[in-house]
Amino acid sequence: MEESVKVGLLGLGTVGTGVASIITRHQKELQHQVGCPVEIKKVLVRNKQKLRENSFQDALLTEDPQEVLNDEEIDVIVEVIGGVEQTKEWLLTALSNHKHVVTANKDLMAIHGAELLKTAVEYNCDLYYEASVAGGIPILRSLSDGLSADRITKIMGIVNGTTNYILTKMSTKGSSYDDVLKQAQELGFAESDPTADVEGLDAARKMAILATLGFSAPVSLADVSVEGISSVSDVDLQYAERLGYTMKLIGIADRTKGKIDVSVRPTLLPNEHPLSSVHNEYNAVYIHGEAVGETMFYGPGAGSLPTATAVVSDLVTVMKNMRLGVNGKSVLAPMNEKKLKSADEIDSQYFIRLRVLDQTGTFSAITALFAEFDVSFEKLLQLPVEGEELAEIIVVTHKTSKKTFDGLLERLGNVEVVESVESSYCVEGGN
Ligand SMILES: NC(=O)C1=CN([C@@H]2O[C@H](COP(=O)(O)OP(=O)(O)OC[C@H]3O[C@@H](n4cnc5c(N)ncnc54)[C@H](OP(=O)(O)O)[C@@H]3O)[C@@H](O)[C@H]2O)C=CC1
Ligand SMILES: N[C@@H](CC=O)C(=O)O
Ligand code: NA
Repeated sequence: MEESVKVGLLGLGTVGTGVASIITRHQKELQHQVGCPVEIKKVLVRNKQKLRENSFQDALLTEDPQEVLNDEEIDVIVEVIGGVEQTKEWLLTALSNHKHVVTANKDLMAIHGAELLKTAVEYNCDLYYEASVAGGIPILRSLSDGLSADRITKIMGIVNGTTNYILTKMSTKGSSYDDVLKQAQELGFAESDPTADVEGLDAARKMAILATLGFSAPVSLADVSVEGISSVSDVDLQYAERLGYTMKLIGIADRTKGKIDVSVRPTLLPNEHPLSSVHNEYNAVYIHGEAVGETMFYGPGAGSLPTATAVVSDLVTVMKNMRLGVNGKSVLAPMNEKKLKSADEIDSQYFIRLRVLDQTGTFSAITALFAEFDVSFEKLLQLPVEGEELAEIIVVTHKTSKKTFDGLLERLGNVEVVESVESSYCVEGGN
């Protein structure tokens, strides 16, 4: 039998445990595809003494990164530790030691992806990162292989499992935000610090990676406008439902006439939109290409085994490349210059909830301001606020530019009859 391919595993947490499990349990299938056994040679952890649910051969564990990175027998480093700067240094060391790298780390790839990919090419090494976006959905492969002949114009997705889980449970079960977040952490979807999940940063990192690949332009995290779900209230979810919408944290990367806009924000989608029926920790990515039209990819975006499937599939690709002698040949530098849209080039419909004085003239003051900004209503709802001389007005606008809407919102806050602008969201996926 051919000599085994040896893997150095960095991390044995939620994803690392899944990787070890798949390599062990699917050994026969892996061998069939790559023609030799796959063996985990060393595993870097923070604490060797930690009690592990799925006990792993203790002899393989180490707390010293150099023991893994400088082991001459190791062919491939699988990084499922997380973190950015320290991890980047470790992966640069691995590449300079001629080891291929597979990573699930979107934080790292969204910030230092270009440098790491360039280094990989320099050393004739592979660097794959399928698990970093939408966990088990083979979305990076779909962009770089399956849709490579097309020109992508729009990528729209639910790419964070934790927030989708939270919004689903809050909408369907009326659960509290804090309780559901705790559940998402226990189930292993949330990051160790879930701030990045709930504040939209995790999704923004994934959207930067998707936009870079989809538009072949160097889109960085700083180019993505981000808003999370921590201020989404039960009241907004109830109004959304009443008006026939579902609230989702949506990432949108859009390219029109060569100009790009990438954003992540809580968004209302019509209930019949395909992304509205993506529930719990599931992810989905909708892609529009000039030639192919609409495609949609659906699957588990987080969790141990789904994410590990993407990691081990990347490992299989590396091993196939090793057999063919083509490692380090698949990375393409972006071909397009990055040109970002300005606020008057970004269009959307909007939902606004206002608290207003419940008196004559309120409505005309508000409609006059909308008319001044040339923003028209698609839907309108007015309800009294119990026990107070106030009413709530909910408006869904027709499409307008971000610049116009921001201007309108600012002026609305200063109208005398408006007590407060309670919330506003983009509405996408309408006609
Ligand atoms: N969880 C998920 O569903 C998904 C996660 N990812 C990404 O995968 C990566 C791993 O995530 P996950 O498995 O959830 O993370 P965990 O926190 O569950 O596991 C991290 C592992 O790395 C080890 N580790 C962390 N820091 C160090 C260090 N400084 N030195 C040595 N070992 C260290 C830990 O050791 P010890 O066991 O001793 O504590 C642990 O085994 C992250 O980049 C994450 O964003 C991507 C997609 C989905
Ligand atoms: N915390 C992330 C894990 C996968 O990337 C999520 O919730 O999607
Ligand atoms: Na993926």
